[in-house]
Amino acid sequence: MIESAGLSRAQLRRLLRQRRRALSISQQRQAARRLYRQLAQHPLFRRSRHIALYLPNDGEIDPQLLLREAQRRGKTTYLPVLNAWPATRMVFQRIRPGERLTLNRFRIREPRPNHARQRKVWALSLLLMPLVGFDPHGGRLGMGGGFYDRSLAYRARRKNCQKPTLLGLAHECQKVDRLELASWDVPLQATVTDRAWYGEEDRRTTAPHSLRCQSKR
Ligand SMILES: Nc1nc2c(c(=O)[nH]1)N(C=O)[C@@H](CNc1ccc(C(=O)N[C@@H](CCC(=O)O)C(=O)O)cc1)CN2
Ligand SMILES: Nc1ncnc2c1ncn2[C@@H]1O[C@H](COP(=O)(O)OP(=O)(O)OP(=O)(O)O)[C@@H](O)[C@H]1O
Repeated sequence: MIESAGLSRAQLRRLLRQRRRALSISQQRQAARRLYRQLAQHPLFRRSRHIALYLPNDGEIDPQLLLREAQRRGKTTYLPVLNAWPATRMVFQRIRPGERLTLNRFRIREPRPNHARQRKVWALSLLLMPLVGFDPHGGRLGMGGGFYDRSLAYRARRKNCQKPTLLGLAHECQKVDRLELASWDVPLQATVTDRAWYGEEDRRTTAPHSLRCQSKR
């Protein structure tokens, strides 16, 4: 585990990104299979109808086995898409098996923007988020663009809104002892790695999903 004391967020990000990029193809494959086993039969995954994932980039743990399994089970699946304007916005768009993808400005594959296929983030059931780093208490470090933070900012205004369930995905080697929460950081319900669960997933599996978020814009 990395000790964060004395390191800036930028330094931590660099170190953690190097670590995940250093994993070999076979280590990545094994991590992806283990992640799949951690989640595929979990009630949070089984009960969710609208699931957003990501396509792996920069050594991120690969959730594509879960993507295909969700599609096989008839769930609706979504990927993040970066808006051309305003350029700081990220939206979630439905993705179907075999759909053609393009490269966004960071050279990450994403569906061609199509407004009719986009869904408000609070109408998703489960959001699986790519992490650069995490701590065992719900803290996370992303790529630094603030895309996830901004798309989740509604949570601070609507405390009752529990949708979607936020799960971070990472390699075990991305664990940090402690990450300071910035004022805009939205804590994760749990982080799942190839080795373990970190967080409070059990509490949320028994609580009914709040529907309050669906009625308002
Ligand atoms: N797989 C995946 N998809 C995702 C994200 C992600 O983290 N992972 N995002 C989550 O936010 C969004 C993209 N956010 C990103 C933010 C910064 C950089 C990045 O690499 N920055 C470069 C500088 C690149 C440049 O300016 O040309 C760098 O830090 O070196 C990439 C993606 C949307 N899609
Ligand atoms: N709700 C918000 N409204 C406006 N700007 C925000 C908001 N949340 C984050 N930001 C901006 O985004 C930038 C990146 O934030 P941070 O370093 O926490 O990124 P991150 O959490 O690693 O990235 P991401 O959210 O994309 O995974 C910050 O400089 C911050 O100013």
